[in-house]
Amino acid sequence: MATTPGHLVELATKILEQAKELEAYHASNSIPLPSFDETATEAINFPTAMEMTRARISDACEQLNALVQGPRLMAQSRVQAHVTYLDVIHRFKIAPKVPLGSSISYPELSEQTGVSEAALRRVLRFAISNHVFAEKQPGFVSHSAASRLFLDPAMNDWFGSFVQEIAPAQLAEGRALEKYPEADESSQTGYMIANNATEPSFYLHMAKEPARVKQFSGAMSGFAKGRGHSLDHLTDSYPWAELGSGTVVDLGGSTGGAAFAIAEKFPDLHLIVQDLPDTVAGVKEKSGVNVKFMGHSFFDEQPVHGAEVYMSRWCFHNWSDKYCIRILNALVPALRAGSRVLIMDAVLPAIGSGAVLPVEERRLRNFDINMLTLSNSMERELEDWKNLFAAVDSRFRWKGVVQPEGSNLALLEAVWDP
Ligand SMILES: C[S@@+](CC[C@H](N)C(=O)[O-])C[C@H]1O[C@@H](n2cnc3c(N)ncnc32)[C@H](O)[C@@H]1O
Repeated sequence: MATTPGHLVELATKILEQAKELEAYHASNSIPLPSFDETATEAINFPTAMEMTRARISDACEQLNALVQGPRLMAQSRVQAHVTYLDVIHRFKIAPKVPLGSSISYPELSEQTGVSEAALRRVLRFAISNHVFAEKQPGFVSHSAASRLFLDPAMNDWFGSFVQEIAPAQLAEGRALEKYPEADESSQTGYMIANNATEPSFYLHMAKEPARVKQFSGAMSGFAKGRGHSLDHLTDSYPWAELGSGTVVDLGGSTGGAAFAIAEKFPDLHLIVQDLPDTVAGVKEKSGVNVKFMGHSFFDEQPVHGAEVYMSRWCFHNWSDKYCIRILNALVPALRAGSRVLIMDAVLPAIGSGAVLPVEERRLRNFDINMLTLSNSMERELEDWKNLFAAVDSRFRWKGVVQPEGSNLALLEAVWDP
């Protein structure tokens, strides 16, 4: 980023221009302007161009703020005690205790939570300084737009998972790297150290406490519901029609969400969903839809030979390279000339490429850190994806990558070319 004279004014001007554009869009579509107020509705599903405008404003504001703050204040403000108030609000179920459209006093909240009034006031006033809750009348807590998010079950699960699973894992990651510098086994992570766990993976450890699994699954499914994870990106951004009545095997296809979406739009295709036996055991096949289920671990040799496409959506990022190479190796005996391997997963921007705004890059790299701390798995840059195929077999010919507009996941493809 150039920091020539006038740079601050340049950023501020960008913010002004884009903010005018955003306000005009709100006005012409009768959408209320953003606000911290509890009655504020979150404007979602903007057209892509307007989403870009919002992202550019956010990005320029962050840059301007960080420059004006200077390194010391900027670094300190990013490690403030957010986890404390998020945990207290979640743990003591404070959001449902605060009436919508009204307020509650600190003594009443103290009585309902059993936490001292003084401690509650300190924690909530810090939250309020971050726009989580409001105190319009001194001594009385009311909702803000952000505190209301705790009333949405999926968001509440997300906050719960963050404070219970992610934050402790992040804090223990340095110790994990001291002990296990290779960082490629799911049993050797920050999560495992933070939880004193000995199971093969964080998920198997968490599985001992169903409430934690439920919370984590709730957080994940809320996350996957957004437009960025829509299955339309998969069905509409790949030439499925060209495959005619070919066979498509979906590795780690779970309960068939992706396969059903493809089969409904391309009914001639034959889809086979493979996942761990327990996952597919209870799944019902639908009549009139060409989707079959098969219990199969993707680490074992692929039993379906000669399919047109072997796809895998949102699975490879759960594994370190060592394991992804094993998954691809297990496919090799089943491939025929022209078989395609299609992976749908995130692609991190190469450093310095400017492919996405810095604020978006930070969001993506934050996911990557979560993958590291939970399971020593990873999000990958394009070169990392290419290197994976190259490491398995030179007969994989890299075909390319498509990043559908508005999608968090890209389509990456290699062809078997013996
Ligand atoms: C993040 S989910 C992705 C599910 C689905 N492909 C989607 O797009 O929503 C990862 C999937 O990998 C499956 N999985 C984990 N280990 C596996 C293995 N060894 N063999 C096959 N599937 C596995 C899980 O059961 C889960 O369904």
